[in-house]
Amino acid sequence: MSFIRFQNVTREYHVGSNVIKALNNVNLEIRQGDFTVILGPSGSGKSTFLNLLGGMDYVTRGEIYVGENNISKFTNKERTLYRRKDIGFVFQFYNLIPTLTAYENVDMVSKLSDVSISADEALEMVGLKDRAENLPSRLSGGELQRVSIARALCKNPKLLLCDEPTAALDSETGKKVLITLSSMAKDYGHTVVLVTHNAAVAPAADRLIRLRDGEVSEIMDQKNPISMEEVFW
Ligand SMILES: Nc1ncnc2c1ncn2[C@@H]1O[C@H](COP(=O)(O)OP(=O)(O)OP(=O)(O)O)[C@@H](O)[C@H]1O
Repeated sequence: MSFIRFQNVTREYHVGSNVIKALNNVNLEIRQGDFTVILGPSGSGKSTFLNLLGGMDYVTRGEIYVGENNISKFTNKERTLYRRKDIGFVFQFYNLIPTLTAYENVDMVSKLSDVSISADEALEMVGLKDRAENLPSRLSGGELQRVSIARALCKNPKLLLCDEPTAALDSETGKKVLITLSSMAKDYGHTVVLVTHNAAVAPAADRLIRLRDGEVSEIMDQKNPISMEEVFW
């Protein structure tokens, strides 16, 4: 069953007298519990797509449904609540607080949420329980990104949105982060949307959506995606 539905979604930006169509009449669906990969070259509209889905931006035209809600009709207040409660974000940069340990970085967010899972549990899910007492300066790039995934997970979000989470990592470390993210869908039932320009992860997606020049150029379902461990790049 589809959990997310984009219906004729267009996002235009006005720059001087120019109109840039970052997304142009996009129609697509994403199922609950799937690991979905959004692939496309630079400027194809990937971040715009994720920002609209995450309630950080709003459509020029069209509708976006998430579960029962038409989020494109949300007021600012509803959009803020949606971002705070329903969405876990993972970005290229980790944005951890340098003076707090891994545990404290996660726990801080966990305490803000009423349906949270504990910081211990979230760190366990990403395989970092034994590194919990370290400050960010004592952690590797891949470990830092996994702390940021734990921080996103601890509010038990309906959706985990990841924007180029491995862009700052070497391939081996990046792969460990991707294994963690795909396990969040496969082992824990989270709906995970990963935006990337790295085509190597495509065979591991349940659904692959390609964007080009702001339009959907391909949607492909893979009944038997390979495991992320098998991905090679
Ligand atoms: N706030 C904005 N104002 C004006 N133009 C924008 C804005 N945000 C995005 N764009 C333009 O919209 C198009 C799509 O941008 P977007 O960032 O969504 O692409 P992308 O696929 O994420 O690219 P990248 O991989 O380089 O991050 C680009 O032409 C971009 O310049």
